[in-house]
Amino acid sequence: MSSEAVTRIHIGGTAGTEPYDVLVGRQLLGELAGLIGDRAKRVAIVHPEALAETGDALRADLAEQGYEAVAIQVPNAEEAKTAEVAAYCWKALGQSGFTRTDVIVGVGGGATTDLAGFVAATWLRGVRWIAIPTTVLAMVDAAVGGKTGINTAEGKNLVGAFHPPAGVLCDLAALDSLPVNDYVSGLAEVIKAGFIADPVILDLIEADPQAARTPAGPHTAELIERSVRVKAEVVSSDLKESGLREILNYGHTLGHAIEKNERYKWRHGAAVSVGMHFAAELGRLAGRLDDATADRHRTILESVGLPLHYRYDQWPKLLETMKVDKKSRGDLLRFIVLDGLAKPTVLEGPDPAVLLAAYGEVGE
Ligand SMILES: NC(=O)c1ccc[n+]([C@@H]2O[C@H](COP(=O)([O-])OP(=O)(O)OC[C@H]3O[C@@H](n4cnc5c(N)ncnc54)[C@H](O)[C@@H]3O)[C@@H](O)[C@H]2O)c1
Ligand SMILES: O=C(O)C(=O)C[C@@H](O)[C@H](O)[C@H](O)COP(=O)(O)O
Ligand SMILES: [Zn+2]
Repeated sequence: MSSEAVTRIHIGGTAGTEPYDVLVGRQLLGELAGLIGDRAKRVAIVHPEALAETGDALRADLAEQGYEAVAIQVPNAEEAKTAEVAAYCWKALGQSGFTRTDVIVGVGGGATTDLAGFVAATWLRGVRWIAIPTTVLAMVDAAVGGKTGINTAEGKNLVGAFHPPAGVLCDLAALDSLPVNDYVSGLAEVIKAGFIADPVILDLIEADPQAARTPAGPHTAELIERSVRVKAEVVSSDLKESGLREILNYGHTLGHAIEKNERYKWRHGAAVSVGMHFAAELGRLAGRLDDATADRHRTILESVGLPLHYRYDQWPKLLETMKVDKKSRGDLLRFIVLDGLAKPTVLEGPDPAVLLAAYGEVGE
């Protein structure tokens, strides 16, 4: 797979939604006007503070092409995923006379694309939107699949909608300006895709974990493409998470509880890394997962610099939060665990003693 070629990954339309493509490559902005289409008069570019220049350059470019283009700057990271910031975006759309044929473009990391997609889902009960993800995590996961949303004080992504984009442009050049911690955070979702479906991803990272930490690594494009393909296959058959899609939540039950406990100051990928370590120990202690695959979680996550541990004394609070995870049904706690490499399954109502023992491996 060449890092210079443009790869097109198709996402099938399900549940009455339109199909779309995820493009991975470089210099993809020429594709944007075609995705916006000629029915749109106005385009709103939602971007984080960190990408102020990119947002303004896009606005100027689209204005030159004849659109009424407005840039909406939102805070960096999770601070953008709030009801207040969504209301700020609605106000900007209202003031620019945004109609049902107009288009929102979300440019940024997963927090920005989650917000932009949510604003698109809710404005006039749904307008088209396009994702231009600029982090590893947003390229491989957040911008693909149509889950959009915001956080509340009570939990992660508690308010949202399934609203797929009209297209996703993953321009690898964007990754050059990403701080290393944010780059590595995205590797958690890449590694997740490896454990649940595509172990070649794990082999590529293990071959040179240091190289995997930078966009200049030899396998960057392949790691991103393979991870997108895993997500594409799942969301093409189960957009609304009625079954199969739950496997994409591997490591997220504890991960989301940690994010809430840290008031959303931790990066999502870091929390998911600890969550995958926990899920591996849970799988092992529940008699599902072999020791070698469970141990492999520790070694690969640690090798790229992702965290494995969290505060032991926080367990009671984390457990309370996990009880209202979106996968829970009534009082039944449900976790994604592995029956083996690339064999994800659901573990329902685990024995509380097993849960505590698994956390015993994670807590410090
Ligand atoms: N919708 C989904 O299916 C889905 C899937 C996975 C994760 N998510 C969500 O994605 C979010 C995490 O996304 P993330 O890891 O991309 O973090 P992020 O969006 O918080 O971005 C991390 C930081 O990098 C900055 N940034 C983004 N692109 C940059 C670039 N190219 N150069 C320099 N700085 C840049 C951002 O402004 C931010 O400060 C979480 O809210 C998570 O819940 C959603
Ligand atoms: O796309 C999905 O489905 C996922 O679960 C992917 C996750 O990586 C992502 O963090 C997602 O936002 C979690 O969804 P949630 O429904 O648990 O909030
Ligand atoms: Zn995630």
